Amino acid sequence: MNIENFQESMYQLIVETSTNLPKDVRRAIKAAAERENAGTRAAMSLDTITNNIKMAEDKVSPICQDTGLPTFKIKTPVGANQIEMKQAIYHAIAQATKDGKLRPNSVDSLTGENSGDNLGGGIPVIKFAQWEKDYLDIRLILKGGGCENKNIQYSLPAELEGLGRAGRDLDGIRKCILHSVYQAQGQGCSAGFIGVGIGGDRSSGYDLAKEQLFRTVDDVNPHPELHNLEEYIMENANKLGIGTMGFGGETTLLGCKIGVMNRIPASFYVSVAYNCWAYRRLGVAVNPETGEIQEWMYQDGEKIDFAQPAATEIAAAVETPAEQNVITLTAPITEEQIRELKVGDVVQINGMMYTGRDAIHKYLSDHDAPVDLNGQIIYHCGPVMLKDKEGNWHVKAAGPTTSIREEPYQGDIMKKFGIRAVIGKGGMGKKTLAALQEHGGVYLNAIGGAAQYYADCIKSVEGVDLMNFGIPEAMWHLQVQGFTAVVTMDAHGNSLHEDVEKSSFEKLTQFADRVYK
Ligand SMILES: O=C(O)C[C@H](O)C(=O)O
Ligand code: SF4
Repeated sequence: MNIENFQESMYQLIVETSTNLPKDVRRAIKAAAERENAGTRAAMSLDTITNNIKMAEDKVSPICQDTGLPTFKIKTPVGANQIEMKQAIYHAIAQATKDGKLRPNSVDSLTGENSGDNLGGGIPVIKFAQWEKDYLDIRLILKGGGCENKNIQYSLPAELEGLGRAGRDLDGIRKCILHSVYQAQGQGCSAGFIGVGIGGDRSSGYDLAKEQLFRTVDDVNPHPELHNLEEYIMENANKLGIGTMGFGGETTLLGCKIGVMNRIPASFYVSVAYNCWAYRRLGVAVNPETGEIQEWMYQDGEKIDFAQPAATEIAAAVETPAEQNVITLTAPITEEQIRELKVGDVVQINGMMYTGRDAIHKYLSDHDAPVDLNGQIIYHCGPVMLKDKEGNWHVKAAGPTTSIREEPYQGDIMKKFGIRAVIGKGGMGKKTLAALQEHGGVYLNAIGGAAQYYADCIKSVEGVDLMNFGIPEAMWHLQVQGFTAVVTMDAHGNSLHEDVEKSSFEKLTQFADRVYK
């Protein structure tokens, strides 16, 4: 094999997967956008998402800042040298990271140290299998952490909240899958795609679930019963009303693929792999002699460009100032200003904000802040950053991360430092809501995955602290312009997330009755 060519082919696969959503995924997102009524929060969010997809493609920059855990699945003709292929993939991953196409995402689980090049400690995951064909089939998925955290595995029989007993039969499986969509709420950047694995053990069940994510969104399950179940789930999960980002709406699920394998008598697992709308998976057929790409996969059918009128029409409807109450915020923000905001308000931020995610929240709970945070805004974000030759930092991708992980710290930190607003996605819990009310704070929801859209709002990087935590976890000082987000938790005890969770739970209970005999 010509290994230089192979490395270049892998580089292309990585960059394309990170920056250009496949055609089948685009079609599913377009269909979702068409189902929402213009002017709703769901339509506005989908508009941001489709704009972001277009921007990422045009700039050849990451669709979402979270590279996830890059996973390659490779089928090789008998005799192919797996060792040299692995090395070439490692080089291609390191190069793509250096070029700002991937975020350095490989973190030592014990020390917390970021390797900086996406390598080390078992990362990336590369799985080989042999087959009888004469070419290499190489697929890559970049599945982010927020949606990965919403994967769930059921062991049947089980008692499911809202649905009652799920037994060891097709109807029990049906209940598990509906429940999996409900429990994800908006935290995995809905609308999402699910892969379901029935049977196996705890690890092979999840493998089977993830394998389903390599199917094409519009394929037809050859197994008639599973085909029927997939259709049932698509129709009914979308009645839960969780909607884009958990803001409520018509589309909660964009795809459902179910696979089955045998189990052993004592075990009955249903494993669900949840993937966000930023469903970055591609594949290539590679010539085993030349190392060159012969064909790209998932590229059949119509390509939705998202520069088309559908998206811009919605934008026009949403951006009509008369219809929307848009409030401009610039830090330092006063308590009075914050107490005027209420759930549903759209805010536009100009001026400074500071990133802070997992490591920073833990750090701030028992240290002083490196900067004065009084009246300031914290952005739950781990960006992709590149340093130029002059030593200046540039933001390459910067969408929000899942906020609920900061729940144990958030309220206390806001009070301790006088922080007035936090931006993230997926919402936060009761402890934070109480703190917002007591202290005078708001939670602002940004659109998860819209990393190019928000990177564009960041006009300069003014500084950085705590770089020892690594690029995604450091505290970046960002100057922004027109950074738009929605108030989803206010200082009056209101939470849109709580409301959507309650209403979707009521809807879930309507599916408790047996459907499959
Ligand atoms: O790590 C991130 O930047 C985001 C993560 O994928 C998340 O959804 O929380
Ligand atoms: S931020 Fe959202 S879109 Fe990005 S990887 Fe996480 S779950 Fe997916």
